[in-house]
Amino acid sequence: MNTQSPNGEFAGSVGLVTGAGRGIGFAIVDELLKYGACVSLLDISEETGNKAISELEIKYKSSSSRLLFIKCDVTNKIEFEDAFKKTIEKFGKINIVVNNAGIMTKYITSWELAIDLNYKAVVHGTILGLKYIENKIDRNSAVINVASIVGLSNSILPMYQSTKRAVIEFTKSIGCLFNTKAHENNVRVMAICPGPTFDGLDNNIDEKNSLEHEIQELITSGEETPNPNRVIIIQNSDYYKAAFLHVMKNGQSGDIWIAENKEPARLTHFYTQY
Ligand SMILES: NC(=O)C1=CN([C@@H]2O[C@H](COP(=O)(O)OP(=O)(O)OC[C@H]3O[C@@H](n4cnc5c(N)ncnc54)[C@H](O)[C@@H]3O)[C@@H](O)[C@H]2O)C=CC1
Ligand SMILES: CCCCC/C=C\C=C\C(=O)C/C=C\C/C=C\CCCC(=O)O
Repeated sequence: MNTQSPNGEFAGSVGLVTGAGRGIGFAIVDELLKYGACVSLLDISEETGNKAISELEIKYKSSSSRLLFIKCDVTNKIEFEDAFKKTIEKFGKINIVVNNAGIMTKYITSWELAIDLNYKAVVHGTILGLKYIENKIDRNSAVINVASIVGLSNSILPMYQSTKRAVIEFTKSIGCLFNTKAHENNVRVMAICPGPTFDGLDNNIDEKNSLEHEIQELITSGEETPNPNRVIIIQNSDYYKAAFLHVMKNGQSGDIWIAENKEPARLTHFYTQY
């Protein structure tokens, strides 16, 4: 049975990934499996989750013993904590939590869902991570919160931007040295801010160009003095995978990383400006 990858950097690790049925969440699960971890995929959609599981079972041949799908709405606090318990029941522990599930909303559409899913569920997932991850120094243990470059910029998406900015501020603060010392917490809490990341667009150049154009407009509309050199390129989730791996290996608690424009992950630096 193929339960270990050849080099297995994550062999012995157990990951729990939210919104894992497709997109960035699915890519993270793929990466964790590739390097030997056991993984729980949480998704609100049973159909999406089952499709993901089938695809991964084919790719990793008989790796079903390393995979668990849990239908879970992460905005439901009881369901979310149950998913942690089910994961520990199956795999014995959890040491990597990826709070990825989120929705992109324009203007103020679905504003309450944006707060509940993009922010409150990430806070809850972090609290559960700190509760259930064994509190010892282990470079493979971490809570990773998926934010967005929009959370760092002056875009014009009131709900999406503010919830992502909130995730960034929460992660910086809960992961900072003061809090990790005060609360004797050895688990790293970090965030990664992806730029636009979509699979399957390389063969659909018109759609890709039109999305890039729309995004470029968003960027310039949000800036008082737009930076003429700011260009956003749509990347595929392989670039996010590389960033995830880099952050897992090199990241420090409280770090906020950027993964955009097909570039290697880079650390964000914050300066006090008032
Ligand atoms: N795709 C992109 O360009 C970027 C995405 N992000 C962030 O990355 C994360 C993932 O984005 P995508 O891969 O694009 O998302 P997606 O929309 O492709 O997939 C999201 C998954 O989450 C699931 N989901 C939705 N609500 C849920 C809930 N209440 N509980 C559990 N699962 C739920 C969906 O069923 C779906 O399978 C989000 O937080 C998004 O804001 C950030 C920057 C760029
Ligand atoms: C305009 C519609 C974009 C649809 C994209 C769907 C989901 C995207 C989620 C993101 O988090 C997208 C990330 C970045 C692109 C959007 C704006 C970039 C603004 C960045 C800047 O001001 O520098």
